[in-house]
Amino acid sequence: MNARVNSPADLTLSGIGKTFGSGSAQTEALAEIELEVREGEFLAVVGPSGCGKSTLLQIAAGLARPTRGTVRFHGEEVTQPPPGIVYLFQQYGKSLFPWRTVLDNVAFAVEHRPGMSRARARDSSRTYLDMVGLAAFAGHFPAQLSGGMQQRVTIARALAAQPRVLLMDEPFSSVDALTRLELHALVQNLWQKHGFTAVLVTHDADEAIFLADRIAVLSARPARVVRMLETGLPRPRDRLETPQIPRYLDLRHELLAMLLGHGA
Ligand SMILES: Nc1ncnc2c1ncn2[C@@H]1O[C@H](COP(=O)(O)OP(=O)(O)OP(=O)(O)O)[C@@H](O)[C@H]1O
Repeated sequence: MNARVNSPADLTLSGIGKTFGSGSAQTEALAEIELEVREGEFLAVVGPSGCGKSTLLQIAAGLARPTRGTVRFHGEEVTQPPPGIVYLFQQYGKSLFPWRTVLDNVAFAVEHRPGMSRARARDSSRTYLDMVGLAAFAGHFPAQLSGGMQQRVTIARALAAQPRVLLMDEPFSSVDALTRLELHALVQNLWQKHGFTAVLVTHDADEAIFLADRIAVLSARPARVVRMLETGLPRPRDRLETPQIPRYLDLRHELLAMLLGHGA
């Protein structure tokens, strides 16, 4: 059992409902979400396509307002993006500034802070670029990097903001399979080193099991949390060894059965 699984709540979502539009164009995305994200844990949120995962994450980040219910971050109601919560978007290409160098993209996370000069912002950004293995590419522009490298820049920028909670919306879905495995290892290492709380939205059962302490399984739209699985796998997890552990295989079977509609 991971100690983090028993930590106090960092983010609490109570009775969250979300309906888009009105009349015949109405879409009920979220039904009645109850979810506690505990301090320092790695929580994955999985569910069928279009069930409302991104909507849920945006509401948790204060980027969207729920129709019903409340989000609390350390007890304070979230009505707009609070400091301390950082959101990592799926489309890394769109979230980097093409006219800024890699270093200045990372520096953007900190340069607006009171008393922070451009030079100091750049200095601290170098440390984060180093952590994601891109120190040698500081002077490059995003278009000169591969997709996986660009996503590493967004991860460095997220870390530079020193998040207490990092919310990730399918951040690995647009990169090739091998790069995805490398990014899983990178995110696991950074999370273990920095101790932030991580929430990962994904439709990939293996990604969820490999990375998470707990997995919230959502129903089809309108989404509810139908199951909470504790992975209980030893860390650090290894890309070759961990998927062979019987517990991993049981979890994979259970999760896929639910996602394919045989158990949810
Ligand atoms: N701004 C919006 N206006 C109207 N409907 C929306 C809006 N955003 C999302 N929806 C609808 O809400 C539902 C949930 O969308 P959401 O993107 O949250 O699902 P998802 O589980 O993240 O999808 P995917 O697995 O495809 O990434 C969908 O039916 C979508 O069409």
